[in-house]
Amino acid sequence: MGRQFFIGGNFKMYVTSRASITEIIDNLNKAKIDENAEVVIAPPSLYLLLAREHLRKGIEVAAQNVFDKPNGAFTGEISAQQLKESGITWTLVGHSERRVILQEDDAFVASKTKAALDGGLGVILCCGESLEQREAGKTIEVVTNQLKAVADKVKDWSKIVIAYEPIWAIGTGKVATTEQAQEVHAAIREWLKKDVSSEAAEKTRILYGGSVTEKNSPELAKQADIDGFLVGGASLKPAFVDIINSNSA
Ligand SMILES: O=C(CO)COP(=O)(O)O
Repeated sequence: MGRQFFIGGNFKMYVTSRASITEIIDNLNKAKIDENAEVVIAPPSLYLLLAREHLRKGIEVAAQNVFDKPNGAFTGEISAQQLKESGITWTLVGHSERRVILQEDDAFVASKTKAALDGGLGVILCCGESLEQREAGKTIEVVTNQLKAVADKVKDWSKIVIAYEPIWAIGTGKVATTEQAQEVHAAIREWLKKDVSSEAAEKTRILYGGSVTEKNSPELAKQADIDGFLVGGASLKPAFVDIINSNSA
């Protein structure tokens, strides 16, 4: 029943021990997960292998970041090839914490997306506006410009999942209203149709991220253009399973 829902858990740098990541994984391994839910977790890079080795089949592992070159003298970076070879099948790209704190610009995000896809990974491509940009009425413009930078370099969007994450809603407890989220998701779909292809508009999953919890997820999941969630803080808690299953709630 229902459409295929996609739920990502972004553990950010919250998890600080093998014991705590193991506890989260054990919890997911014994959870009853809706058959229409595709689940991907993104632990800190130090725990990617531990997660891949202990997680049950059917739940995929994502890196939180990837570099845009396949190999070479790039201290501290990890390539798509290295991830793929280690059983890591997805990566986040363009998270606002990297755009803002690490100053990654649209061109670099686009270059990483291309490198990740070329290296055989699926990409959870994050976009979203700041509070100032929203208040200035620039939300759709900002978000589509972020995506356009990728579309200039990447034609095949079949392995891209878009995550709309308004910066003002991340980690703040201020979730976007269902109307606010649906409006931007619909605009993203419209943009996909115009600038990428009708097929991409039809098939690309568009996730919402920003203070998603098991309490607000069922309402958000009902919106026509919300195809899943990218969950931060709440993905570390047992109730993450309720969020995963919220499309069938
Ligand atoms: O940034 C996010 C997921 O990538 C959202 O984080 P929170 O769910 O903690 O607000």
